[in-house]
Amino acid sequence: MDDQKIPVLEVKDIVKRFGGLVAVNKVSMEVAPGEVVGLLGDNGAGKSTLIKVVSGVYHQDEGQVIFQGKEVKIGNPMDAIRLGIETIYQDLALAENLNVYSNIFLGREKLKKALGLIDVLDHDYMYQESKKVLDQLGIEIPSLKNKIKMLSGGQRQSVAISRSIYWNAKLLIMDEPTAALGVAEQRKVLDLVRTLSAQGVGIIIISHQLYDVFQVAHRLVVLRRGEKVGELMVKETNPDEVVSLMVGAELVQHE
Ligand SMILES: Nc1ncnc2c1ncn2[C@@H]1O[C@H](COP(=O)(O)OP(=O)(O)OP(=O)(O)O)[C@@H](O)[C@H]1O
Repeated sequence: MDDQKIPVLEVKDIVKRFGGLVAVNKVSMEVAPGEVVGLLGDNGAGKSTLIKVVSGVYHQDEGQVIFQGKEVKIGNPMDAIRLGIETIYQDLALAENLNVYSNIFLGREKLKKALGLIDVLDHDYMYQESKKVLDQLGIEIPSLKNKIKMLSGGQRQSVAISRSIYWNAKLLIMDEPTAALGVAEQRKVLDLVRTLSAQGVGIIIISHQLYDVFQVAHRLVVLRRGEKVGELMVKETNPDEVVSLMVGAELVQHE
């Protein structure tokens, strides 16, 4: 079968309960390679819970997760990462005091033998590899030797995304990627989302900023009180319709 036709991710009838509360109730959705899906819903709708099931933070009570055509059991976040599911949370999980390339290799550092005996960090290799991935994604950062704390919010976001791509992410989940950024930086992050999509990465983007989601997403999945209440092609809808679905207002016009 043609790989491009197999969804990178499919979730089927996912249920997640916290005690008596049903946070996610029989939600199904899929993401194709290169597709950007906006996951929308008001506070408490179940967005974070659903992505935490996919990224291995929670285990679902019911339902299946299918990754690249095969059912998978994702027991913990490392399982998700091994499969190629990377989640970028708002805190980005970068080490402020380390430079850009050390962050790309954080926890997966490349070592080499010095004097044929001792393991030392292979700085040249990590620098060159990091440069390659940043170039591939069209990201401009003045020096990869700069510490993360010297970078802007958008640049940090780019480093976190580059790290995922370097380690072979097939599905990128972005939780509020533009929330803390200025306008110019938001635009760059959205450009980066488009670049990743063009390179075949499937993307789920959670954002309260509808305008941003409409800029980059192909399809929208709307949750309300744990249930999927809508699935819409961006080209065929508008923010008003989406907000109505999110808050549960009846649509005035039906055709
Ligand atoms: N660890 C938890 N324990 C108990 N209840 C939880 C837990 N996590 C989430 N919930 C509840 O599950 C429901 C869904 O929450 P969730 O965080 O998934 O919503 P959300 O759509 O991501 O909201 P927000 O946009 O505010 O982040 C809410 O009622 C929330 O209070």
